[in-house]
Amino acid sequence: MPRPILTADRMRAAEQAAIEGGTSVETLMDRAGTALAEAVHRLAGTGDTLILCGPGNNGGDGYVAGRKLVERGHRVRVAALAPPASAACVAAASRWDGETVTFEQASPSPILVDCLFGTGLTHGLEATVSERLSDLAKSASSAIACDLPSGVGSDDGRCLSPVPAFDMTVTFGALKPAHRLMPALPSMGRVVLADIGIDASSTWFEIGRPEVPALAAAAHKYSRGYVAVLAGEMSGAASLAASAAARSGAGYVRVIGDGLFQGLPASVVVGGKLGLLADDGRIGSVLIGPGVGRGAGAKALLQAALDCGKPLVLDADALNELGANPTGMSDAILTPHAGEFARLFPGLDGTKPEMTLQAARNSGAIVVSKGPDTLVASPDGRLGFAPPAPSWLASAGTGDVLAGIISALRARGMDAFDAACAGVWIHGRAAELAGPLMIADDLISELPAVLA
Ligand SMILES: NC(=O)C1=CN([C@@H]2O[C@H](COP(=O)(O)OP(=O)(O)OC[C@H]3O[C@@H](n4cnc5c(N)ncnc54)[C@H](O)[C@@H]3O)[C@@H](O)[C@H]2O)[C@@H](O)CC1
Ligand SMILES: [K+]
Repeated sequence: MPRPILTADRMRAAEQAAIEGGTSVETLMDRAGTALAEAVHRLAGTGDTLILCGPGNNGGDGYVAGRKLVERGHRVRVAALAPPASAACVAAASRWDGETVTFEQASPSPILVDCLFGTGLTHGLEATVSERLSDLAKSASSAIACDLPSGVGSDDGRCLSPVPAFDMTVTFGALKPAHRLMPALPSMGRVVLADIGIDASSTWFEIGRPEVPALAAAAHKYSRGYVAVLAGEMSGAASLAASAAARSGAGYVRVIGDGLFQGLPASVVVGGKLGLLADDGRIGSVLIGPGVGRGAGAKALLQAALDCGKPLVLDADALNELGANPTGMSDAILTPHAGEFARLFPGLDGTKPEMTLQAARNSGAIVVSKGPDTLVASPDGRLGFAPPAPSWLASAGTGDVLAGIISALRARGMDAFDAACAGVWIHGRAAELAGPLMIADDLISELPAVLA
């Protein structure tokens, strides 16, 4: 099951529904604090532990975790930033009878647990507080954040004040958008999701390992997926995309264009007239963008693709050629990076999740908003958040490879949204396997291992 993702408002509503269903907020907090303590103990073992507690329910989780960690043999000190204020935090703090110091008195400890603020954060921490938090996190061997690193905006991933890097973030019920959004993402460490008995079902989720449909016994090359790649000025980009499609399980890949397609596997067919697109009913998807350029030729290719009635994947220059605010693009997948997104969908505002969903609704397409925090949005409201991908994926040609992978999965009959999510996951995993010095070509070599 993919891990659900909820905004702070939706999380509060889910919490409220649980409370109305008979589970008290104290019980939820007890479960959250217990899960936090367990995760801390598992990560860091037994050791001196400093828990920073804020005045709200994030702090309340900290007081519960303190009690549970003492039971597990930790020496625990709580540093309270302010007196407990929310009713549940007051109740949790009243059951904490261990060592308590003021925030100013907090001194470094091998294990640091940040329970200052979570989803209730409304503004950045005071400078003295964020500086102290950073110092304590840096000097700890294991730094763990409760729900969110304090200072991170839950819904947009903004750092409202400087946020140090944590080794682990333990969250409850559902992930929050910030766990998978820049610029907060690198501060999270491993994100552990604890079940606290809340129904957190959501159409927003973290993209997990995909289930790529198995090949039917009677499969033939066309039923395995026939991808047509339209190529233009820069044949290298089209070669990368076509090779990636071939290595992603497509049964037949054809490149239509006049370039010299070096490095293509011999199994990829080169040539054919544009008219094929509309006439050949076996074509399962058409990819246009990698290397098509910006000339009159590109315009004609794009028009042929838009007119052919086949599932489309539009990337790179095809997106620039498409122009701003496209509509009626159902059955298409658009894969813009941030610059292309801004040109395609000018004037949108809100968080990256909101803008990506709006772009999908307006265009009718599946929109893959690429970056270190890639999102996949469907016009029906589904939103997939990519798991963290290695930073070395940011290099020339990796987008062409992604477009090729998605085209192959689409041609194999996957639903457009599922194909896009699966492509994003496979691409990230291939980068992990390929390692820090990889070039885009290496991703293709890793695809069989990822898809095996
Ligand atoms: N939603 C749920 O289902 C559950 C939430 N729990 C915990 O509750 C947390 C949310 O608790 P709260 O809503 O009490 O909010 P927080 O504990 O995040 O913040 C408490 C209050 O601090 C104030 N505040 C915000 N930013 C501040 C700043 N920069 N400086 C000073 N004060 C600031 C606000 O008035 C805010 O309500 C979650 O992050 C999670 O850790 C858990 O107890 C279990 C269940
Ligand atoms: K926190």
